[in-house]
Amino acid sequence: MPKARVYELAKQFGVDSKTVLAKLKDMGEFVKSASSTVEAPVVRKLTAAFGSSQESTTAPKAATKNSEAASKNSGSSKTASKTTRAAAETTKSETSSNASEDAQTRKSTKPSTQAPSPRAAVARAAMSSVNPAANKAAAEGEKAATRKPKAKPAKKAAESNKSAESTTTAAAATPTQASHNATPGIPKPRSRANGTPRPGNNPFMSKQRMGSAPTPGDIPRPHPMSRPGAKSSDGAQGGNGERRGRGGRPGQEQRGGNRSNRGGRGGRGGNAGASRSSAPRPGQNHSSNRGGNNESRWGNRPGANAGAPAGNNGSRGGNRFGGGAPNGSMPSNGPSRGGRGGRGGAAGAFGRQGAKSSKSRKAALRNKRQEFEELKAPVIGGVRIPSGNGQTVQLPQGATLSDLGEKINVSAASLVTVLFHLGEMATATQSLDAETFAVLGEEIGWNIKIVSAEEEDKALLQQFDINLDEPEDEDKLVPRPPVVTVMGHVDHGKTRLLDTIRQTNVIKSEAGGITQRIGAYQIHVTLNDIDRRITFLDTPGHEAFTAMRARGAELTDVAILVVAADDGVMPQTVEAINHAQAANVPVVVAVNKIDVDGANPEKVRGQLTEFGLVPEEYGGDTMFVDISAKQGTNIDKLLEAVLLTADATLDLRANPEADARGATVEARLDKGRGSVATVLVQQGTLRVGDAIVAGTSYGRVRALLDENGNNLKEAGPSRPVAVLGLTSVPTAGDLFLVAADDRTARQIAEKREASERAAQLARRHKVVSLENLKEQFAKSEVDMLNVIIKGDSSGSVEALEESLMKIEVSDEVGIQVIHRGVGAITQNDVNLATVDKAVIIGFNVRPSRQVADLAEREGVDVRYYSVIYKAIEEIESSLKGMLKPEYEEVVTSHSEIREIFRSSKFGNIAGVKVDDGTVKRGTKARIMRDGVVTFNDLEISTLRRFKDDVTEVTEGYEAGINLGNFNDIQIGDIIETFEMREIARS
Ligand SMILES: Nc1nc2c(ncn2[C@@H]2O[C@H](COP(=O)(O)OP(=O)(O)OP(=O)(O)O)[C@@H](O)[C@H]2O)c(=O)[nH]1
Repeated sequence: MPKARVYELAKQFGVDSKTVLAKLKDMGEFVKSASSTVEAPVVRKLTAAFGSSQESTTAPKAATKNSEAASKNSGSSKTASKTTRAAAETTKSETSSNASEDAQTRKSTKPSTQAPSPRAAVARAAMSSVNPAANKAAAEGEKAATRKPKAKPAKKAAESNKSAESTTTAAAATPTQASHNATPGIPKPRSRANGTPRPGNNPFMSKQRMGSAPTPGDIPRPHPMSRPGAKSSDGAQGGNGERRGRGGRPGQEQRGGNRSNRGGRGGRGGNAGASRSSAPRPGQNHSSNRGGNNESRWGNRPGANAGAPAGNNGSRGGNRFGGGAPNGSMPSNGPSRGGRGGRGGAAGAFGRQGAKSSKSRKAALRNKRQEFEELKAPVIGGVRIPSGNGQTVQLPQGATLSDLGEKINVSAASLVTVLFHLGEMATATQSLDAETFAVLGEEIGWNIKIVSAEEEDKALLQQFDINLDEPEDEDKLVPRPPVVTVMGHVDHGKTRLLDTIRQTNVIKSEAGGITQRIGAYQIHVTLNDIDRRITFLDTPGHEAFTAMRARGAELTDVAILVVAADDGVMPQTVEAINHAQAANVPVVVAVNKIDVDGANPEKVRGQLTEFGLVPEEYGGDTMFVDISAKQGTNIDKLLEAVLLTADATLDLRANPEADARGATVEARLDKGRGSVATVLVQQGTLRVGDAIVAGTSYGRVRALLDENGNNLKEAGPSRPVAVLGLTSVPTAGDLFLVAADDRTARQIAEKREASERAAQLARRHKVVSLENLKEQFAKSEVDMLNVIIKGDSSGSVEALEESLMKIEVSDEVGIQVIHRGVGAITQNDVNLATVDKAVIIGFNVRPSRQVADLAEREGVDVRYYSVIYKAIEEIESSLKGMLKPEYEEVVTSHSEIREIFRSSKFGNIAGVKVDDGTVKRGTKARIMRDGVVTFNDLEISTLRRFKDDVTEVTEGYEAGINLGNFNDIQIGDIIETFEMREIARS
């Protein structure tokens, strides 16, 4: 067992390590540092040296504290629980955690009379250092000592056998006791001569002694009882008594043990105080009697200490059982809680008694407690539930009745019954929505609060010391480029404008042009001879804008509203204005297509005035620029207007020195590079090597690429950059941040994933309402079309999801996207679809053969699309019950490319082996790479077996396939052939 370390001893003595080191030096002991260990004899010496000096100074404070604790219920509950925890901590580890510090401090400031003096602690320490046994007991004892010096120690001692660490926390046996109780072979702590207040005051002390009956001989570990006894010397007679009783060894001890158990309860009763005595349960009465008996016989038991301490215990109990529910002790339940607290102590007795590990006993005890409480509780729907007092209990999204039960200490089964009584049916492990919890909470007297995803995430990040709300350091803020989104009505020229801006930039930029689309790009503009930059989000349309916002990614600083001068304000123009205004984003109007005949820019100005966009020339504050995206007219003016608007209305500054944060603009899976996520840095500087987490993806930045494909070492505020190195593909709009290290990043991602899963479950399972149960069942097959979307990029998945959600069919029928993701259709997707009776939509992706087989076996409907509107059309029709396709696509073969032959005459010829089906010349084909449809709309132009042209090749044979002009094939690609077959109309 561990030896005591200097700093631990220092804590026990209530002095600093230096003082102890100095003392050791004085004593002629050579000790190097505060973390050096000290041998038991030296500990004893130290104890002798410090013990006496401490005691006198600390006593008064403690007394005050104690009485305070006793007088305030809630206050005491806090104190008590804290202490309890502290004690527990101490038991667990001998490290200098705050908790143990707390405990130590308290210990050192105990009430003078009975309070264990610091010496007691020291004695304990001494003892324990010699004598490993006393862990728990010790710890517990300590707790007890702190709160109520007497009883607890005893209890704890009883439990003590388990522990191991004891050095610092050993039960607070006063020297005397220790000496008395010490089992043979255990070096005795110094004698009580110090005048430590002791249990001796306790009229029942002798009994306690009795408790300390010799433990079976030479077992070199301190008797748990003895420990307690020791502790009790701290003034917790009861404690001693009890312990002893328990400690009681075999024979009579056994009985003692029982007693103490009872006592334990009695204690509880005691704690519970009056309430207990009035408890309707025989057991209860019993226990109170016992309490009496106990007292006389066993001294103050933990419970016995009850009185004021009961408050403490009670609160502790509340805390313990309240399971973290705020306001642990409820007035109405107060007594019973108190009881619990007492019981907490009593648990020691129980634990000890059987010599069995205390877990099962604790559980049994808990059940009994619950039973008891429920007896007193109001009856709802046939079950008794202890009613809350309107306290708030927080649950995460997707929480279940079980979760609630744990928090408010009520059995989940009872909650199920109550909910049933309220007309809702749910199982204990079924996720419920906020509304259901609200109704339930009202019924049982709790204010059940479902914490929003953002709040939950913030709290989660706070666990990792990341505070999203931390105010920026003003001094470090530097200007950053504005981030611009282009919005407007269909066909008004958004894409063309973005292209033109990009091209203009190609000419102007030294980098040599934008070579790849990463979802965002940055351009240079010279304004007043100063080189300025603007970041464009390359996804036009307000849908993209709102999708981002929905995820909390407020990326856009300025919106360019494109309005075609020949068409004027149209519905989506208005929508775009609304979105921009809702997000408080200033708007610059690009009146486009001024080159077209009949263009009427003035009309557009007039129309927009009605929507609050008043042109500057009309005295408003919105800049209008007449442009032609097609001809490149006034593009520079438009860009200037963006900068001027940003300068005039926004304070665009960010701290480049902070840890990088921002949002994911787009993400996809790249064959060679894995996950490629374009992120926009909003604050700080993102660097290669940073550990980052984006939504539920995490990883270490392997490379940063700009829109020109150049490698960057870092990316500052407003810089869009493609990030390589994430282990999975994040979702567009996911916020990203740099974590302290890889592990933190992974943990954040994993925790998010877990809560997302829970939230998803919550969304999926709808509680059935009894009122219209029948109807719901009747139509349960058709009331909701569950959909799983898998696509080749997060953008396409999002677009598809959004479009699907917009389909309106009727009140009875709806669509629910239960899962979405980027990449091939996996076994998991099929499993999910099986469970939830969902249809899988593969957008430019395919399952592997095994997965396709599984889907077929399970009867899962998997549909493949490469054009969004097709998917929408088909699903809409199917929802309307009008889907009667005349043709359906039938896959006829899969062949893997094993070799590529280059022919100057025919181009590339794929040397394949037909894996399944039959390849026929002339059939339609597509290329799949890594489960993703990479090329569609191809045709088997020539088909050969060796040198011969053939019309078909069947499964298992090799063949040479030529796809006409298409040559972009790779080894490992799968050529899938398919035919459109007419199907019978139903
Ligand atoms: N004459 C003329 N035609 C333009 C101009 N800008 C765009 N167009 C044309 O208008 C049509 C629609 O332009 P897009 O850029 O695709 O419009 P959009 O707003 O992106 O359309 P959606 O993506 O469908 O929302 C295309 O044929 C463009 O060539 C312009 O300034 N002058």
